[in-house]
Amino acid sequence: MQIDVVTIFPEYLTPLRAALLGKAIDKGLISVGVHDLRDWTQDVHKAVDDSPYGGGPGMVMKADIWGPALDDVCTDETRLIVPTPAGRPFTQAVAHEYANESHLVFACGRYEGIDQRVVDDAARRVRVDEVSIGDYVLVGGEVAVLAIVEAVARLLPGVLGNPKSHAEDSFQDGLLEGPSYTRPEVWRELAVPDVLRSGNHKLINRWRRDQSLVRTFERRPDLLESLPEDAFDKHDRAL
Ligand SMILES: COc1ccc2nc(C(=O)O)sc2c1
Repeated sequence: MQIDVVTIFPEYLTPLRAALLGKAIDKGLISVGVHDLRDWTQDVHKAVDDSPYGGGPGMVMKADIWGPALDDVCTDETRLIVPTPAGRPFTQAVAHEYANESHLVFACGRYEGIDQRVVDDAARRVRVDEVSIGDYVLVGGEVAVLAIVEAVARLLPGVLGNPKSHAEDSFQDGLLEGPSYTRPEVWRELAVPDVLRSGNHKLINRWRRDQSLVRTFERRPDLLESLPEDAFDKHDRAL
């Protein structure tokens, strides 16, 4: 998978080359290009923004800078992703969609965002997604890109050491993951639940499912409501 990021803060994307993602890049599973938007400016001040039509606070990023940048970076295969507070929610399901793509390009907005005509024009040639990573507002798209790239890259074959890790992911079965424990058996008078030391894997799996259902009910009841009826067995319903 080829990932390209266009930003006015290239240094913000340095973490993409660390740890898990760094290994994936070293293995050739992912190649990452980070591009400084100012490389497409023509003026001595390298201006990338201007005042908003209609007035209002802040500045808007210029279409006549973003357009040529995306013309150069995007290909016919590109899925262009524009993080924005006004975007559709980025979810685990969307991460799986993106993991099947060959070329992701991220356009990182700053200030009050990017002139809408950039997205409208790009959509004439490539698939464009405006997405948000949560119901809060960041200062720019770079942090969202780091989150999205990590969520996507870990799904790629060969990136995670143990491919079975995905099966226990939160959201993988539509539920939140339950609690995890490791040695020591007792820590500050807090003991590991006995069932996890029983060796009875049928009981352990049942306990873990129960913990996941209870945690989801308590913290994210909306996730339960969105699951189909057949997602729950009779034991689940008895909880
Ligand atoms: C101006 O660019 C921005 C600003 C805030 C912001 N917040 C996001 C979010 O997903 O919460 S993406 C994003 C992009």
